[in-house]
Amino acid sequence: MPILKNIGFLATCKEEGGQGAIHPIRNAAVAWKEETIQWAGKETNIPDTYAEYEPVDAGGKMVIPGLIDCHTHLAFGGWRSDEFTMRVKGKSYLDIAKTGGGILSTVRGTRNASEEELYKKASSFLEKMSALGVTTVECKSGYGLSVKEELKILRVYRRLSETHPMHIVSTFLGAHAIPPEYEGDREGYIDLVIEEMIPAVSGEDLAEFCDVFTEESAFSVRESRRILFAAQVAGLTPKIHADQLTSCGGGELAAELKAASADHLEKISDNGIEAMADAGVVGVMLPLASLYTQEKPLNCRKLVEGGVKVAVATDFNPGSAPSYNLPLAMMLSCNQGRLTPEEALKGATIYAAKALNRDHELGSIEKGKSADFAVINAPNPNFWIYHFQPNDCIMTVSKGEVTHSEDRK
Ligand SMILES: N=CN[C@@H](CCC(=O)O)C(=O)O
Ligand SMILES: [Zn+2]
Repeated sequence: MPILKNIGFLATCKEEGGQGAIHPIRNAAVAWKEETIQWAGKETNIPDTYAEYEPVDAGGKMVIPGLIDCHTHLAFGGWRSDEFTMRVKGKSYLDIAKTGGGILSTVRGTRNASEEELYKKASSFLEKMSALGVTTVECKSGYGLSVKEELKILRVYRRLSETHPMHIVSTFLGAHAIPPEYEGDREGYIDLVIEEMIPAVSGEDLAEFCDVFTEESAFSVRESRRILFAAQVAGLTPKIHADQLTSCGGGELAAELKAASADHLEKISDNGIEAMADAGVVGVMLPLASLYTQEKPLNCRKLVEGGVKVAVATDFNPGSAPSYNLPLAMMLSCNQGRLTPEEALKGATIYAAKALNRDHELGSIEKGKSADFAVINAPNPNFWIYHFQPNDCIMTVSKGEVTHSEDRK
């Protein structure tokens, strides 16, 4: 059984105390047995029980809970680098979608890929995410848009969760776009989602959450409510891509349905913020998406001051956010979203766990929680995020196993 010693700064990230309270312990140690944390505290106070534990030296560095990326579209076929150039030259995300690009382009690429190809590609992303200190990844479907293809993507996630020492949380996103074969028959597609996809997904227990892209150009509030209500009845918890491009009431709907999270929120209304705060819905900032689509970023301060807990995620996908770098998203959530580094850290740990209804087992360094942490080559969160470097993660421990380790003198 290992004990990590010589930790200069342990950011425990316990939930209480608000967005910026990371509850640090200086000169700390953490002991774990198999997948579970046994003890965390000051090194001078290590109980005798852990005297026989095998010491691992943290080199005086910072230790944080394993990072949680609570919003990704991890499995997809192809890429969309052509759209990147088009957007740089002034075409909007919606203009590109209207001419057959955007989500539907990735639907073609994903339908053309085998389950094995999707598995291998997604698996290589997970390895690189793990090297950045990430130990939990939420993964959405939504590039299949037929019963067979949506199940194919969700089965990739199931296999990843069985083969990788990371926590994989699956979300069904059949209502991401209307597929070409249902053009002109949106009611028909929504019926397919409700009557065939949701029962199939819940029947095979392939997802915990159901997400909808609630947007003028995607699914209306009325349509989203219908879909999410059916999902709730089938045992899936709602999540919403809300108020990204237009203020259309996605935040309010998330509150009404007691969704686990409402994500994006660049155009959230004041009423939406109030409703989310009252209902305890976590707001998820996705700064890479606003950066790549050249949209005004979400001002997280308004949410924090309005009583909403804010999580930070990458939104990793081949179109609007083609990077899985969660520390980069955290840095942007500070520079563009006005979170402090400590607030961003809480947003990528315990509040991200909350957005996945996993805060009882993930997201903080406390006795009884999953042994997930990252050793970071920085003295504290402020210096880490301020002096942003390609990768400051020296070691990642996920479910008690070392999944990444790098010798740095
Ligand atoms: N907004 C909708 N869905 C994704 C984008 C997916 C894509 O562009 O392929 C998002 O979260 O940004
Ligand atoms: Zn997304």
